[in-house]
Amino acid sequence: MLQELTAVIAGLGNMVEALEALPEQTDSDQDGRGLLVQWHKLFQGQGSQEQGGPRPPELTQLLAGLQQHLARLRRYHQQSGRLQQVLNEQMLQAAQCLSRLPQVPARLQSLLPELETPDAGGLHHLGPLFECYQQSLELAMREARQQRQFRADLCQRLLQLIDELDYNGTSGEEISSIQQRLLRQPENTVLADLCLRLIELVIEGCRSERQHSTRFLARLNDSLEDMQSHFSASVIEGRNLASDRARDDRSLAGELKAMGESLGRADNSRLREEIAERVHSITQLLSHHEQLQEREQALLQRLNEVETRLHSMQHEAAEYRHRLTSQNQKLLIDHLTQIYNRTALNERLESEYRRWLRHGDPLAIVLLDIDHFKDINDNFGHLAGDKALRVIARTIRENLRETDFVARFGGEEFVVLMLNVDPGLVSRPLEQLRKKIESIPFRFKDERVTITISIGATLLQAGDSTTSAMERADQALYQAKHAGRNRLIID
Ligand SMILES: Nc1nc2c(ncn2[C@@H]2O[C@H](COP(=O)(O)OP(=O)(O)OP(=O)(O)O)[C@@H](O)[C@H]2O)c(=O)[nH]1
Repeated sequence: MLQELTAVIAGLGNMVEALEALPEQTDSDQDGRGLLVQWHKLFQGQGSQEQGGPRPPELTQLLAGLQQHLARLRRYHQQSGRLQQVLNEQMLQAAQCLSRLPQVPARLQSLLPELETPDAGGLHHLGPLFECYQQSLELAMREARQQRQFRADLCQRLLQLIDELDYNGTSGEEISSIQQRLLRQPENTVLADLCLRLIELVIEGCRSERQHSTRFLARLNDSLEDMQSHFSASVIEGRNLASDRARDDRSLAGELKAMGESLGRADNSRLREEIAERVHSITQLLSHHEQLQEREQALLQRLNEVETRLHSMQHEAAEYRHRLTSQNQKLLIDHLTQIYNRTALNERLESEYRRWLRHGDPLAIVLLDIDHFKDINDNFGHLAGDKALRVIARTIRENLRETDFVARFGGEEFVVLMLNVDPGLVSRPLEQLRKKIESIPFRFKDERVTITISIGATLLQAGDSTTSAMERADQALYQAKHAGRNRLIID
């Protein structure tokens, strides 16, 4: 797909260059009275210094439109390139995981050709999914007492992955039903089967995304081909017109100059004859000029058609950009809560850490974990649990500074990066947030429910790495839980 987009951009680039090579419009042509103005100047003996033929305003507008369009397509091209790079790396991981499987089942085997052209969104989920699938097969070989915890961890991991999937329609419904079943921690064989079904759904999603992109590029190419042929004909016609008009202008100038000279000689009867001859030539030139104007009209009409095509291409390209942006977003946004996900957190933590090393502005890492969340799921169902997660994520987002970074770390745990905080005042907004969440009037199955969170926070200190700082925040959270929950501990 990237190659096709490269060809589209090259085609547009050629058109823009051809347009730029066309002669500039002279001031006197702007109101369509160029010839009359030239006559006037010549008659007064000034002569015309202006060079080149006309470039109608429509053509100038078209050039600007094409240039804008080209710049935009180049930007999409770059975005696609970046996206593809990420996907390719993830595909490599997926392939490695796959090679570790004891044997590749037939159902999976039939899907493998899909992985050979990793250019659609969604494939990045396959690596972790394959890993889970491999682990679900391993489960069968473990001892019964190990199995329970291992299965719970695996279900949790799969649930996190599902949060990152953003599918609509029937696939979306099937994914939520798989989510419900995972929350109940199914038997080993069912777990492997659910995992395999998720892999199929992701690959099906990629297939439809790929088809959509191919259709878009085919339409874009058709439009471009159409425009190219219209445009070439217009450019040739424009050049012919320009040279015809230049020739007419030269003849008119000659006629008018000769009239001026005759007037200077001022022999009356001879003069009348000469003027009659010149007027005849000028009349002929004028009628030729009218024909040129008609051709010019036709050219303008063709250019208008090209412009209309350009607009429709612009529209299609905007739709494509929208898809690309939302694919990029999907990689970083948690589907359930619509705040940043763990991938986004890892990226941001790295960049904020580097900034902290360079400038030393105080940076706090905060872990927030909902207390006894399992009870909410068990007593009121997982949909109630999901709703609580959404409300709490929104509350965290809305009650901290706009510049603070809020992400769902997984399950019922959130991470906040507080940038440029006053070290003495870290606890104030976090205490306020804790109380705010405690006061949310949740109501499930007609029962008023209070939900609380425990918070562990730390400020980056000299000698810290991201891992050591995260571990300290985790320790603080652990202490908050052990000290009775619903509290903040800053280490
Ligand atoms: N509804 C819902 N539940 C989830 C989701 N992700 C994880 N969970 C549940 O969150 C619960 C987390 O439970 P625990 O890790 O035992 O923690 P807890 O019950 O909050 O207890 P403490 O943290 O010790 O206060 C598990 O029951 C998970 O199934 C999700 O996306 N939606």
